[in-house]
Amino acid sequence: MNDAWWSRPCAAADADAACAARARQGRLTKPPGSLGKLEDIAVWWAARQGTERPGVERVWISVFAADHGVAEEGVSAFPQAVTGEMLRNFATGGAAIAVLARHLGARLDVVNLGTVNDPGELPDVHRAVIAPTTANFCEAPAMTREQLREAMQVGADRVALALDHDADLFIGGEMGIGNTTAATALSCALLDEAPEALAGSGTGLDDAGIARKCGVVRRALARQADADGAVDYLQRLGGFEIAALAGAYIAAAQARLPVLVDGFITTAAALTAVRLNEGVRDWLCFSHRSHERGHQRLLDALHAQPLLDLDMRLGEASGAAVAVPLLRMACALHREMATFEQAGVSRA
Ligand SMILES: O=C(O)c1ccc[n+]([C@@H]2O[C@H](COP(=O)([O-])O)[C@@H](O)[C@H]2O)c1
Ligand SMILES: Cc1cc2nc[nH]c2cc1C
Repeated sequence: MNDAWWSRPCAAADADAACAARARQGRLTKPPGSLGKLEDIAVWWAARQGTERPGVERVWISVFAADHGVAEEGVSAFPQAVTGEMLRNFATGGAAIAVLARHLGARLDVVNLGTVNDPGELPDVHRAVIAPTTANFCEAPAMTREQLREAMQVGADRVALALDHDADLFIGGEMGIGNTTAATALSCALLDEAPEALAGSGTGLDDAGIARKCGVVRRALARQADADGAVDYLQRLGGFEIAALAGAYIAAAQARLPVLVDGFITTAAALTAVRLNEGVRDWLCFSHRSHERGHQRLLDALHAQPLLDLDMRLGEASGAAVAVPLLRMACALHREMATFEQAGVSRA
């Protein structure tokens, strides 16, 4: 599938803008380097926005929800009905990400890709239902190739909408009972890791539950001997929301829209996106280190240093949303601080 849209080249960051921003950091009224990583954040954004003085004003958050056939293996602490129930909670504004989006003044876009306990039409929830659930990937490929294409296209379409709204930043989130098992299986396949290295507690499994989850992932991996690369792994082991996220990340990188990655599941989607199109990596900023066991290994594989480490493991884009004020502060300092010349302050 080398002629697929997701193989098209990604945009290039602007090296001149990065240079200009780095030089400006050296002129601001502070000892050089004293704002630490906040300086790097501002320079990173300058290169992505192609301007010496970047800003992160209009934030777009798409939360993709979908159910997982593998949930029938008893791999989550919560029942599958929660995925559909949470869609209603997103719509009525009580979910964590709804609260955070309100406080950020961010646009929250919720997408139902297929839930067993389907709440039907809801205000402000976009229906892009592919099927009520993926198949149980211990027994069959999670989805068909056509369903994979559809899910990735949904992600790309949400990025197009974000661009129509002049977004400065795209954040993808997910909701799906059982999706840490899918993300673990996909990551094990992509990284050639054993389930024990990556499987964690998800919504709250105890040690016996994690051991069962490892067994489920091992059974699924045993079926993948004839798989052919990241597209195949995504189709066989992924979920509709994970495929939509991968599609969204690629489309954003192709369109010069920077991405803030959330937690474990979204990072598995990000790794898949980078395997499908390596130029995506340049457009990804990583918000936080999830409490989920496998996250650090995924971050290492992507050479990523997340901004925050708060022991969060909620998903929904919540960790990324919490990091937005930090990005805004870094850019505001960079834009608004006085230079030594302007303030009449002596240099070293
Ligand atoms: O983002 C994370 O790092 C994260 C870590 C653990 C769990 N989650 C969320 O919990 C759900 C999946 O957990 P589980 O146990 O059902 O596989 C799903 O809705 C995710 O958004 C999210
Ligand atoms: C209540 C609940 C909310 C969530 N949000 C993301 N994943 C979730 C899982 C559960 C169980």
